[in-house]
Amino acid sequence: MNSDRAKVQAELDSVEAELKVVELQLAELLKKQARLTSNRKQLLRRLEKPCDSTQPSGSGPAMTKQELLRYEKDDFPWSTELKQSLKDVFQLSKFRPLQLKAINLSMSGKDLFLVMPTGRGKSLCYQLPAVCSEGFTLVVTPLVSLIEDQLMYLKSIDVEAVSLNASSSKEHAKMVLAEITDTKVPFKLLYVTPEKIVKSKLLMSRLEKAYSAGRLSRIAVDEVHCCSQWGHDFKPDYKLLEILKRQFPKVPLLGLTATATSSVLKDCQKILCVPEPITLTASFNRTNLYYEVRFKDSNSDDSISDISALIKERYKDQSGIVYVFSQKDAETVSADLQKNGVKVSPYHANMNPEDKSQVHRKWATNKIQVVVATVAFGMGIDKADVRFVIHHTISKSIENYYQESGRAGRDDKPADCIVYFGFNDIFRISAMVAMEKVGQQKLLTMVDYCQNVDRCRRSVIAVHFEEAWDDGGCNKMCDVCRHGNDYITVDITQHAKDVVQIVELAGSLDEKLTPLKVTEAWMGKGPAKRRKMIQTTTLSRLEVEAIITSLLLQGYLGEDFSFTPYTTYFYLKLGGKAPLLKNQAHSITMKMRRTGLDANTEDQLAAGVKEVVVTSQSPPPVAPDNSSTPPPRHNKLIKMDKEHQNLARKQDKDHDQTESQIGDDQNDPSAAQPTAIEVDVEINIIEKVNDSASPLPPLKLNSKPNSTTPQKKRRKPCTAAVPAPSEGAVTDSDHQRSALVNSPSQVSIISEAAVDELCDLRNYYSKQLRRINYISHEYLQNQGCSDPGVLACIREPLKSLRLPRGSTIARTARNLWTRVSSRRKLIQR
Ligand SMILES: Nc1ncnc2c1ncn2[C@H]1C[C@H](O)[C@@H](COP(=O)(O)OP(=O)(O)OP(=O)(O)O)O1
Repeated sequence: MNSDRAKVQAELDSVEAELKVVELQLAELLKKQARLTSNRKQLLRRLEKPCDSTQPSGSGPAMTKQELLRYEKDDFPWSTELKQSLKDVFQLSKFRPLQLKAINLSMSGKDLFLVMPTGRGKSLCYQLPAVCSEGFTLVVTPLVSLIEDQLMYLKSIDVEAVSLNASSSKEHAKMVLAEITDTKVPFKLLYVTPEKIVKSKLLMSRLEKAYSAGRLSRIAVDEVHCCSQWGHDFKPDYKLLEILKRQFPKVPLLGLTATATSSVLKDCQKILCVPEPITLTASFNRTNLYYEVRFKDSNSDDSISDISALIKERYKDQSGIVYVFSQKDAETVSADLQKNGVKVSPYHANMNPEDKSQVHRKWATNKIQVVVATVAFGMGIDKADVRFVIHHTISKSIENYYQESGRAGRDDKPADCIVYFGFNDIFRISAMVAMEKVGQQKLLTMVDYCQNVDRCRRSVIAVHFEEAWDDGGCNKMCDVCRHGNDYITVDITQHAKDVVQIVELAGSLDEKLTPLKVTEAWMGKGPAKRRKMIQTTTLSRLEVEAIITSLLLQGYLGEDFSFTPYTTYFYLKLGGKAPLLKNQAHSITMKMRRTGLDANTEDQLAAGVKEVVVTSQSPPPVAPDNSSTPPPRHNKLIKMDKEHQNLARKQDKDHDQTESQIGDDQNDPSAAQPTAIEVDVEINIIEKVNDSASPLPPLKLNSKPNSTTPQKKRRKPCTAAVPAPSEGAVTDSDHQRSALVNSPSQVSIISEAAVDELCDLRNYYSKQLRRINYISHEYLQNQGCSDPGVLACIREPLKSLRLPRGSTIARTARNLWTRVSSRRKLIQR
């Protein structure tokens, strides 16, 4: 009855596991469907209207495209004054794309979201209307430093502007507050931080008075993406800015950002209570910027010498920024570059304000060539002739990268944006953004940008910002486009299985593995015990890291964190898609650079030869001063082919062993799967409740289902001292009995009756262990990756391993069992 139930339960578990896999496959298909639908939408949009990279995409239910076109004209009542002020006040000859349209819309009293790349002139879109309108414009800006920059600029062109922020003196604040309602005071712009709006009731009451008097002509919310937690720079005070539209419903609001996807904008719209804003999105394509990714080798990181060489040769006497991950990195990278003869200074949030502004000033006036900075060197940096932005460490999101790298080439002349992509950096950043709502998701988009070898880098950025993209728009201004179709698609299914097995095994042993540990384990550098249980690889470190990264990106691995008061640790765990690997038909591919493959090998690949080919992703040979000759690949391929033949052979052997070991289960297809899982089972025999004897330590059984030859085959033949075996066929228990009595101590210690009892017990244990192995193996094959559950699945069968209560034989047996085990070990040596 019990065994029937167990069978049904096992079958049910297997069906449930299979269902889980099907669900995952369905989820994958749905994702693909969503992707294709969105592609189709974009393509249809492009068919409707050929894409001009400088054209905006206007939206908003209140206005059609045709109506929007009207706002590109200059026949509005304010047009003449606009033109005049553009020239006389701002000393500019013409508008940049989208500026006139945005300004006309704002002057018409429309609520507007303006998404325009950094450095393209968003500020003008509220400054010029401010100059040409009655009253004043309220500008909400996140940083005091940004406000100061703007005030300085406006002062230099004689535009009256004031500010209120936490660092304003009492007298200054009093004066500004009084001026807000004073019709005679001619200031045109009032800059405030969001916290001032949220916290100062006095300011709100003055603004209300100005609103009633019709003096509050416009509200501009700069860096509007800070409202949304989905944006890359969420600021809690921004979330409370809903008060603006609530209190001043008739004042047109202009939200400005360089980086916001439509979902972020929707969120901002809700938060700011702007019912139907018009959204103008300029193309993200900065045609003058060249995008490139270089790979950092974990073994020998020579990024510093590489960067030094670039700065001294390619960018000699040119201004640039090197972005780093941390304040410490800013100091060390800066010191290292200085040692290499580069004129640099560090910049980070922990420096005192005078030092920071001194560095900024010296850099702005070309007294320092390069600033090695954290992201603290960011908003408001408006130097036109920045010729390069190098990221020593990847950014935490594409939005961040776009904005940081966008500080290059504001003068529209060619400039380079280079990012160094290192495996370990992924996890440093991942740990840093562990608490952010969508931190991991955003980081992975950046990793995908870097790991990508087949898509134009611009297209990755454009697609990320939901811009319809035409590949012609790059004009070979990224390393991928310069390489052409120099990549191959490789099958990494078996590698994925190997890596997943390592992570799975660790889970079953209640261990957590860092990416470094997984890398080393797979490369055969872990403890010998683990090496025996896993399939190691002979791939190079770069290749191993590329595959692990790809598995993380594709969802076969996932991230797991552990927090201490001082730091956050990153571990790899099984990803949502790991169970798909149990499906024989499931395969995973990865795209890799082909540079360096010889013609023979390429032909083999083209002919569909099944070996797994992984090429190291060497830095692209774009920069003549930095191109490295990729290693010859042919030998490596042969080596890898052998590796996989060996693997196949080993699997066949394992398969045979498994079959011979599982005995009764050999007809079960899942039982015949190759496996290398070692299960350590600890069994506590339940003591009689009133047993006066002191409890004995738990008995430890070690079951190695597949890594060992079946025990009956290993034992030595019986010697003369063995009592005659019973007649008939030799059974399992016969073998055990003969082994037991073969023990040197049997005559003196074990009575015949005890031997019988012990043999029965041993049979019982054997059967149970087989069951454990079988069931745990089944679980390992079918268990959802979110729950490694090996221990849980072992616990179940163990429940039935209890020896009868009150039986004195339990203690005796345990004693004897321990002795027998140690004797057996002696014999086997
Ligand atoms: N029509 C124009 N013609 C020439 N230069 C212009 C024009 N409009 C603006 N600029 C200049 C002024 C600035 O030096 C530079 C960047 O303008 P700015 O308004 O600071 O950019 P932005 O606000 O889009 O960048 P960020 O996102 O970095 O704040 O461009």
